[in-house]
Amino acid sequence: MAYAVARPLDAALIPVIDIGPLRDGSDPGAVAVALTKASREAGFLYVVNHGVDEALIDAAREEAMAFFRADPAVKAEAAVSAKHRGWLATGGARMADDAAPDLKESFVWGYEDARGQTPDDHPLRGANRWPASHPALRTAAQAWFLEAHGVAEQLMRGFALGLGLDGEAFLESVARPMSRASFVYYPPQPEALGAGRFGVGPHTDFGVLTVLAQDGVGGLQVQDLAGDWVEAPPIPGALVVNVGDLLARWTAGRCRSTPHRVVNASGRERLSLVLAWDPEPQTMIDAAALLGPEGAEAPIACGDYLEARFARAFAYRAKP
Ligand SMILES: O=C(O)CCC(=O)C(=O)O
Ligand SMILES: [Fe+2]
Repeated sequence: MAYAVARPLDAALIPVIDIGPLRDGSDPGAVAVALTKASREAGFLYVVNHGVDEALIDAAREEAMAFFRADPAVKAEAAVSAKHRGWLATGGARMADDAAPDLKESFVWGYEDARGQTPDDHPLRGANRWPASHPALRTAAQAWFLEAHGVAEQLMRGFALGLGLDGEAFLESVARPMSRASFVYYPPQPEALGAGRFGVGPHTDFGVLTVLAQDGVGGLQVQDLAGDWVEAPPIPGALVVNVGDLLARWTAGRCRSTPHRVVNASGRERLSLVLAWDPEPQTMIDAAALLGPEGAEAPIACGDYLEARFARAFAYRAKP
């Protein structure tokens, strides 16, 4: 028995992009070109000069780790709600209908407005489930959400510019976004489980754009165009960004949503901070309206699309 393997990182495949000139407006065009190239090829990139304070990331990691290390009975206080908020134990997610369940645990929360209110207008969003036993988790989680969300929106401007669109083309209905975030915990994975078990099994992300802060452990693997797996190890100070299925659909395939997976072969715990960016649920994902008819799939509301995908991936949501 052995772990699923991948070849070492290929910097030409997964580039490191400095988004400083996009953030400060000094050269958004050059960043847009680099983002467009990366999104067309690997669908994965690293971003540096993203502006997210490393101390904020460390604080979020620390609080998340304390939560995941707590007794399952304590974590169960925040057990996932019907609106997909809260703690999912190991085995709660399955990335393909015939796949073994993921080994990860996760804690998921969604957008809250400045008064701490969460929209409750869709099957996939409602009150967040903050664990009373870990009060500091909420502050750290919300700080990560806000910062990573800002990075995602900057990147959406860059992708729009790179496609020859107005910079705000993807940001027209984002006041109360479907975006959600998660802390994802990967226990050390015993080698004896073999090459068919994963922290998170091969999958593409459902939403528009994902922003990820890995820790130093490694284990993320990305599939290249030939179908081979490539490591996407942590790079200090960089966030990992990847195109999700909804951005691929919104751009009629000009951006590529790339399969990826996690193998935690380190013998240590691994923790990721994830932000999944999406616009408001009623936003029509309509490539033809944006870019013309070539390759465009039928328009679909963002919220409807996510609901259908979630129903398949999470056992607790399965319809009897
Ligand atoms: O933890 C990682 O590196 C990847 C997580 C991931 O793919 C996901 O949450 O969708
Ligand atoms: Fe993913």
